[in-house]
Amino acid sequence: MGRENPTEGKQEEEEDVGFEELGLDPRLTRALSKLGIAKATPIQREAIPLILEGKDVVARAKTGSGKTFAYILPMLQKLFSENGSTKTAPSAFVLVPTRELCQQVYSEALSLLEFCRVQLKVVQLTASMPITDMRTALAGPPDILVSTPACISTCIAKGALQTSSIKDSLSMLVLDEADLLLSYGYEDDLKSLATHVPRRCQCLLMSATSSTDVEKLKKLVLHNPVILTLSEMGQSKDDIIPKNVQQFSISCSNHDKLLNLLALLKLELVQKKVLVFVNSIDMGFRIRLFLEQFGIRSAVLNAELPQNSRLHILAEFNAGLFDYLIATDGSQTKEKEQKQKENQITSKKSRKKQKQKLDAEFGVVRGIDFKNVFTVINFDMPQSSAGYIHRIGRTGRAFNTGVSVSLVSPAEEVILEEVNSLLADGDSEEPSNFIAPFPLLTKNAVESLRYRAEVIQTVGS
Ligand SMILES: Nc1ncnc2c1ncn2[C@@H]1O[C@H](COP(=O)(O)OP(=O)(O)OP(=O)(O)O)[C@@H](O)[C@H]1O
Repeated sequence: MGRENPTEGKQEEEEDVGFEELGLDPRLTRALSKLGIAKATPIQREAIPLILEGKDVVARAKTGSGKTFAYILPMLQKLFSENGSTKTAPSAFVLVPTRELCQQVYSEALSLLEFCRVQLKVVQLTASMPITDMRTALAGPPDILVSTPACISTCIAKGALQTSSIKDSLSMLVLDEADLLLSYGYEDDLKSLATHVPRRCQCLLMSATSSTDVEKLKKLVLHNPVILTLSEMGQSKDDIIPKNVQQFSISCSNHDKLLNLLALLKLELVQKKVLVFVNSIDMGFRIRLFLEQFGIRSAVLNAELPQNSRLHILAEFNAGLFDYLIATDGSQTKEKEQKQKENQITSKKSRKKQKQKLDAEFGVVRGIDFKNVFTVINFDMPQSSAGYIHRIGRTGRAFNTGVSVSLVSPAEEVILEEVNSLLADGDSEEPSNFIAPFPLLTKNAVESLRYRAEVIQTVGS
């Protein structure tokens, strides 16, 4: 709540700023250079000094712009100098919408700490953990707790976290992917937590877009925040479009999509690693089986897989053990598929079983940092232009470049047009900001694979 102190409209200047210039502790700058990170991204340049000063900050910066380090680095620095001997709860909470993001933030914090050689304890908790494990993890207590809002509510309800301890100990609260937290159904959890957050606690809100949900959260937990909206983020559509992703499309029938995908991968017309997005879980499995017939090894990622499998697949993909990952973009289909499946199930018992199958804390598109993805393929077009932006944002992250290829059926041309008009409305006239026909895939190349692919499809179906 409280008066805003906006510094809106900052431009993304292409200047190189090293982390030491931002006032970061040499242990952290050393750790960053060991991780191969030398210069700060624009959001890091702006946010780190303000957070070190103790300001509440709302940081809106496009997907892949390095928001995680923008808050973790100053958070660690502050905790380096904290005397935690009397605290009875974690000093910092980082709240994210999904388990995958918990794991990601947790790993980034650990990777820095490993090189800093500082004894800070970071734990991650998700709602599926047994309460005894939660109690064990919170004993100590840790310095940083990375979790989802629902899990914090569970910890409080089951007595693993005392509200009086939160009031005494919490000095920093981060709401990451803030534009998603409410849509994941965490509003009540956050409202309830806000009543226990002490007035002196520094609150940070990180988000890729501005929305009414972000405004709600801002009012709920922040005090007189500095609002960083780099390059007029949130005011111009151009700001949310990843500029270093070259975007292409291929128009084809639904029937020919598998064939086109095969041609792209088999003829190596796109660079690895490749992330393929589909709208349904079944199609994800189908593509994997299809590619397998051609000796292309891939994995699927979707809300039906158990959490451990998902984390394992992500870890293996990030470690480079395979190059092709087929992800069902849960944000748009999760509810639809859940409803469809529920409709098919008549008995109460089986409905309960099915409900447990799709995981509410699952999210593939938003926030997940798939390492070294060069190409994003939309096998199915997403259902909105916002979904499109988030998908292609899985490549071209930080200072890297990437490519996206969308397979567009006649029925999906509407979405392609929507995305194109979004891109055309942006301020930038850079050619990379428009979707061009994919130049490398000739009709001959596709036809050369058709016979074999059709045999396999017939045999497979
Ligand atoms: N200064 C930097 N230089 C090079 N790479 C960086 C830098 N900062 C972060 N990265 C890397 O860039 C990638 C994207 O960062 P991060 O996940 O924090 O982006 P984000 O803004 O949170 O994106 P999203 O909104 O999609 O969650 C990560 O792999 C991270 O390690």
